[in-house]
Amino acid sequence: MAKLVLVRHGQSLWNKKNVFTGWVDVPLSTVGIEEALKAGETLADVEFDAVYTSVQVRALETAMIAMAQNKSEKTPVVIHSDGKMSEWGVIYSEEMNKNIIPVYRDWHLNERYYGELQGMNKAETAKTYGDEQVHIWRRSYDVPPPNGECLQDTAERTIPFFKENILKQLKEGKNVLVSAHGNSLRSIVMFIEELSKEEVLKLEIPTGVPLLFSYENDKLTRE
Ligand SMILES: O=C(O)[C@@H](CO)OP(=O)(O)O
Repeated sequence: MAKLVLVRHGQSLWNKKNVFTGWVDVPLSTVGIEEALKAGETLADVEFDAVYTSVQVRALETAMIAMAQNKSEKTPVVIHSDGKMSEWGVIYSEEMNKNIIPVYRDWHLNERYYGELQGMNKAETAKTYGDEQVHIWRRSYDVPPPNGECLQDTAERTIPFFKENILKQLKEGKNVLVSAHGNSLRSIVMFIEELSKEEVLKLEIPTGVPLLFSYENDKLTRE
């Protein structure tokens, strides 16, 4: 039985300031680093075969901090796809491969692009546009924020990527860690758990808390 762990990055400096972040590349706050350390402790006994992250530093930091505590003591090595997934593969000698865990970094797992809301304070935006409108922009499936992606747009890049890469590894019996973002992970959980547009409105993924799934008979089940 293969394992899939999804973890949202620890608190970032802009999560702390309550600012829409999206594709702005903001690092972890001190609290975020502590959350990543804790996630790593929780996952210390899981023998991962591969790690996937977005290209954003908060997700990469979280993955690296967590993996540094893994009892396998393998070295996580970042592998950049340059947009060409076919170029990914075994690039080290067999001997080295035993001691490393590949960390695949790809933009398809990036946070939802928040368009014109990026850099704006969430509470102030709610004062200007109303709580309801801001909740729709933040959590609905198919209403995009101004010039940004709605969750459906995000899902159109995350789900094919998930199927072609992560699910493929799970089918081969590999254990996979995915370190990504609130909304990119919401779209993946929506797919795994077959949530409706209404159900996804209520789906919140907290920072730094690993979600564990087992993969058996072509099915992912949350533990
Ligand atoms: O600002 C963002 O990019 C996201 C994640 O932090 O915010 P929200 O939870 O409002 O979708």
